[in-house]
Amino acid sequence: MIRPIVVYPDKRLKQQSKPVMAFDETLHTLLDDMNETMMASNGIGLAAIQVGVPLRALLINLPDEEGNQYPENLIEVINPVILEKKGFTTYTEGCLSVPEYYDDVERAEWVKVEFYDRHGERREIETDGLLAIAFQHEMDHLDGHLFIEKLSFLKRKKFEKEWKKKLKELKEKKK
Ligand SMILES: CC(=O)Oc1ccc(/C=C/C(=O)NCCc2ccccc2)cc1OC(C)=O
Ligand SMILES: [Co+2]
Repeated sequence: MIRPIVVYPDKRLKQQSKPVMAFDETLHTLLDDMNETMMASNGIGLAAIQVGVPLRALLINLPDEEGNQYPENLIEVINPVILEKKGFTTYTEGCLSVPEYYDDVERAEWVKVEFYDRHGERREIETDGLLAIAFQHEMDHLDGHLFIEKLSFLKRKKFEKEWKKKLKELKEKKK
C-alpha cells in the first residue's frame, strides 16, 4: 500500500537507520509498499526512513531515455556499504522529502557498493553516472542526511527562505 512520505523539516528524516536483521515477510511488505509509494510520486529513489521506517533499506529505479521506469530495473538495496569511490561529479538533485526543490550536489563519480537483496543474498555493484549518484543520495538518508545539507551557505539560506514561503502557502491552501 502507498505510505505517506515524510517531508522536510520533519525530525524523523535525521534519524540514524538501523541494519535490517530479518529478511522476512515484514521486510518484503515494506519493500513492496516503498515501491508503490515511490512510483506513485514519480520518484527514482526512496529510502525506508522517507516512509518513517528507520531501517537501512532503499530502492532505486532509474528511468530509461524516454523517462519510463520498468519493474525489472528496480534495485532493492539492503544494508549497503560503499567499498570504494573515485572522482567527482555534480548533478541537480531532487528528493521526494524536499518536494519542488532542486540544486546542484557534488558526489563521487564512481562507486563500488556491497549490499543484500530481499532474501539476504549478498550483491556487489560498481557503477558511475546517475546510478552512482542515486546510491549516494539514498545512502545519505540512512544516516539522517538530506542533499540540502550539502548546499553552500548562500544556497542554503535561499532554500530556507523559499521553503518558509512554500509551507505558508501550503497552510493557506489547507484553510
Ligand atoms: C513537484 C515535485 O515534488 O517534483 C519532484 C521532485 C523530486 C522527485 C523525485 C526525486 C527522487 O526520486 N530523488 C531520488 C534521489 C536522486 C536524486 C538525483 C539523482 C538520482 C537520485 C519527484 C518529483 O515529483 C515529480 C512529479 O516530479
Ligand atoms: Co532523497
